Amino acid sequence: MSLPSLLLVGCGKMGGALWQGWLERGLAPSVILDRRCEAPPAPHRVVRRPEDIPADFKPDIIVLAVKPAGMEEALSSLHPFLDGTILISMLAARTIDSLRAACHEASTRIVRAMPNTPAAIGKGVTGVCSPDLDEKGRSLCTALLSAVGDVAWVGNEEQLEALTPISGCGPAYVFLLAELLEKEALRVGLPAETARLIARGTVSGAGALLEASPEESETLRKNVTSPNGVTAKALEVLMAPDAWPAAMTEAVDKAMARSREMAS
Ligand SMILES: NC(=O)c1ccc[n+]([C@@H]2O[C@H](COP(=O)([O-])OP(=O)(O)OC[C@H]3O[C@@H](n4cnc5c(N)ncnc54)[C@H](OP(=O)(O)O)[C@@H]3O)[C@@H](O)[C@H]2O)c1
Ligand code: PRO
Repeated sequence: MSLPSLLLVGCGKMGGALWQGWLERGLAPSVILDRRCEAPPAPHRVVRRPEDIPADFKPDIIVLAVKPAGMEEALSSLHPFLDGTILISMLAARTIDSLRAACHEASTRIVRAMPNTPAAIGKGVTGVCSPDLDEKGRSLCTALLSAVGDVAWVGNEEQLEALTPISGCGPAYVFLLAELLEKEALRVGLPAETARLIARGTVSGAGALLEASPEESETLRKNVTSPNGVTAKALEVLMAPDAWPAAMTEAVDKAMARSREMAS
């Protein structure tokens, strides 16, 4: 079964990652509205200005993936397409009420989602909520979002905001870990090529094991940690209460505070 037809508005880092994932999984003829992104393969097309969207194009779903500050401008230009459609907003810190206001009088069903960039390879996680959808609309959104990874429907926007610093931002924390491991590998004297190989391979291998194994992440960590061995010494540093546990709590709190600040 092909995925629904889309109007993807904004094809940057997040929109582009989603598009790549959807493209590989069979999308009904769709249109991207973006000033710069590459032209997609036929039958899909890109338009540079909203007035170039074919007037008879009736997407099943509009996906909004512009920066939060661009919400009003983007939605005001889409007015002819908003009535009766489903709008999935990927924007951080833009509430369903603010999205509805920016759609003016249109009878748009609004869905708020928080994806992440591993969607590009079908390994994303998307948190999603909407007060507007019936079963059919919810199934359509689930089909689209689950094509690029796991989907977590949550009951309200507070929960969506709570998951943003975990799964929305989370890939950045993991990539930072890979960066730091590579720097350490260089610092302890390994050649650059080896440093890159082992840092990336370790992070991606651990992720793949986590995905494949039924074990808890804590058990997988303990499996690496021989009593009184080498890993235990490293973890004594990282797991000290004022080290990673405190840093992660502060990071999540700061991200949530920034999200609230951007929303106000
Ligand atoms: N990046 C992530 O990991 C991530 C994760 C979850 C959610 N998000 C959310 O996704 C949204 C996009 O983030 P991003 O990182 O992908 O930003 P980005 O790379 O800047 O992408 C935004 C894209 O939208 C285009 N654009 C801006 N205004 C437009 C308009 N009126 N019509 C059509 N296209 C327009 C931009 O083009 P120009 O550059 O030419 O302006 C750019 O290509 C944000 O709201 C963010 O909160 C991002
Ligand atoms: N990237 C977006 C930001 O940094 C939203 C979550 C991930 O604002």
